[in-house]
Amino acid sequence: MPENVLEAERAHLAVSRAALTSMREHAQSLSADAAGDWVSQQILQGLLDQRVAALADHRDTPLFFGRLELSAGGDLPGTIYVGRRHVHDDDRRALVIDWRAPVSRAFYQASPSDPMGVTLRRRFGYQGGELTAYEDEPMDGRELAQSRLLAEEIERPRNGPMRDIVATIQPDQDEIVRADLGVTVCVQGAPGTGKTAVGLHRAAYLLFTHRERLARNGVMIVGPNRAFLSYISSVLPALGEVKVDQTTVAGILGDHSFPEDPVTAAIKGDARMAAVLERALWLHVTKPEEGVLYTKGINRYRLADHAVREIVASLRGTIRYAPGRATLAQRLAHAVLVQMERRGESPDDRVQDAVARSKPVKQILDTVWPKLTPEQVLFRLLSDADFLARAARTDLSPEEQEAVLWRKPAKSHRSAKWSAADAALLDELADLIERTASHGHVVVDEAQDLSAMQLRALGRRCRTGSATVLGDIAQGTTPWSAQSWKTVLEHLGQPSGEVTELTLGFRVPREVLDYAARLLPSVAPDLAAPRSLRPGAGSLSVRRSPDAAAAVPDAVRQALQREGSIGVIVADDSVPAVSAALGDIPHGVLGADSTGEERVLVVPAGLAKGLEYDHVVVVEPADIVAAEKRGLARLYVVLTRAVTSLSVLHTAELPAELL
Ligand SMILES: Nc1ncnc2c1ncn2[C@@H]1O[C@H](COP(=O)(O)OP(=O)(O)OP(=O)(O)O)[C@@H](O)[C@H]1O
Repeated sequence: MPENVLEAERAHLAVSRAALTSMREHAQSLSADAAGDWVSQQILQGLLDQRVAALADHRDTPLFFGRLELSAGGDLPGTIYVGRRHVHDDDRRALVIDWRAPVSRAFYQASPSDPMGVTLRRRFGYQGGELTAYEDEPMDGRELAQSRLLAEEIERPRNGPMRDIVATIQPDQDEIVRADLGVTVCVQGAPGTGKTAVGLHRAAYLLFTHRERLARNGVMIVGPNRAFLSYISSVLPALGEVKVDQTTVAGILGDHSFPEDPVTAAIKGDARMAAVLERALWLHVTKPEEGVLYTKGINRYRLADHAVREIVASLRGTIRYAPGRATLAQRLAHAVLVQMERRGESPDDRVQDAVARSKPVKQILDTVWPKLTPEQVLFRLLSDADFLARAARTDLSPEEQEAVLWRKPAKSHRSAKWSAADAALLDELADLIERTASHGHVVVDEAQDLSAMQLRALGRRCRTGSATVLGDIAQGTTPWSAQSWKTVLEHLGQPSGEVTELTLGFRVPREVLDYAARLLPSVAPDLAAPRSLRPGAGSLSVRRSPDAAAAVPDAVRQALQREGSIGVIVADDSVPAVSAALGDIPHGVLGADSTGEERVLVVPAGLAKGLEYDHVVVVEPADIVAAEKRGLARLYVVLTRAVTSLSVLHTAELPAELL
């Protein structure tokens, strides 16, 4: 009887909850005092605190969401429960197994054609923290029916920030989530296919599976803007992972945003700039014209100019700039020491250090291998036409050089105003000067929007690790948007990364997706039309009126009668007018830094990427298209944010591609 089954499962939930509480109490009772010294005590206490926090029981999230009956014969118990984390009783018997453990894989992957030792899969439905339903999938060769619980989950209204999908990860998503740490995966996926969700779950999976290795150098998530970061910010903590750096490209490279012409920005974003910057830096190392004269008491030691030249030549191009400079000092000092020894002295390391720091050596260094900052080099490159020409050689055409040169350079590198594209150039120079530290894994979302130079900057941050690259060629809106994932992976320094595709949409209703897909032949002709899991009949309305902005309040009031969040997406310039038109309807305006917690939000088209709302009202598509060069792609992004309904309001003619 289903009621009896539910009773039994609720009993297991109660036992598991009690066990979790007791695990937490045990963790709380542990003391850091046992650690020898104060520093170790602090570290141990930090670890214990983390453990206690991780063992918190969030009453409104399901402790387990699946159960597997396994065929007899293996080492495993006959029944396992799959949940967010391991829970065991006082005898260390597993009551719930973490979804990331190898045995849990069958929960996501088992199918009638490959049961993976599973005889029955049970999914649980929850309301709040209450277990209210279950669904059985026997693996006896019969085909499985569509899961009702999955359907309910993806139909649930989307109030507030993004949720985890741990209970309903689909087999093709699970393949990506569980790819080996050593493998870089690149996912092309239409809007709403779960790329962001998959990237976040992959981070959680890797942290669980390679806890110690990643504890040292960490995992970093890179998203398109801060509004997006705040939208996704609660997913990883809900999965028990609190120590993940979630940031934007600007967060990594510095918040430089001095406006500049898109053509100039595109040249600066091009991979050819890497060679230009490398030359620009090394042009500062010049041929020594003089030797070194080192005096100690009455003794004079001389290094001939050709000897200095040889040392410089042997270092140039074999080592990064800053360590090269330090090594040059040491080599010069060593050569002086050899002379001392020849004269029968016996100088030690301290003498070598003293010579390396001495005035004559420093003088040589300052002329032939000067101390430099990235800002100094880039300032010179962008303000000195001759220097740029020498560094650019044939990599940049004369017109391109003209375009990147500042019209009115600032007085010095200190007062220079840097653009977002400059930030990536500064970072490239910084790495040529001194090696950038690498993370163990980097997840890059909306990667189609990054320039080659930005990708190189992120590539440096996973140089000794791997990456998960997520994006959609059709949603590329920057002047340098990627045309091929192979190229993206090359710029990232992960050329052997595997490109895979997610094709089934979980967000956008079919009717809306088909409408948006009319733009695809123009924005990404090579991509197949996306498919949606959700029929959503009646989800689309397109209305023309003499004043589109004036029609917004009615559309919003209508949406307010239904459940869920409402996003009014408009061309960036129209935000104030549309917000004013909403009058006394309570609403917020999404800004680059705002979290946007109100139920009704006016969303600038430029910030809509990656976000979703139950009801979306799009105002004047023609304005959104006209606002930027890749305006059609922006419109494609905007039209694919809706979970339940999309209403398009317009006064001007709709873009021809939509008709
Ligand atoms: N397996 C799943 N089970 C339940 N919901 C899912 C699943 N996969 C994705 N979703 C939901 O579908 C929606 C879209 O997911 P997500 O934002 O990750 O897609 P995306 O591919 O990054 O979209 P976009 O390209 O538009 O940014 C989210 O609400 C997500 O929770």
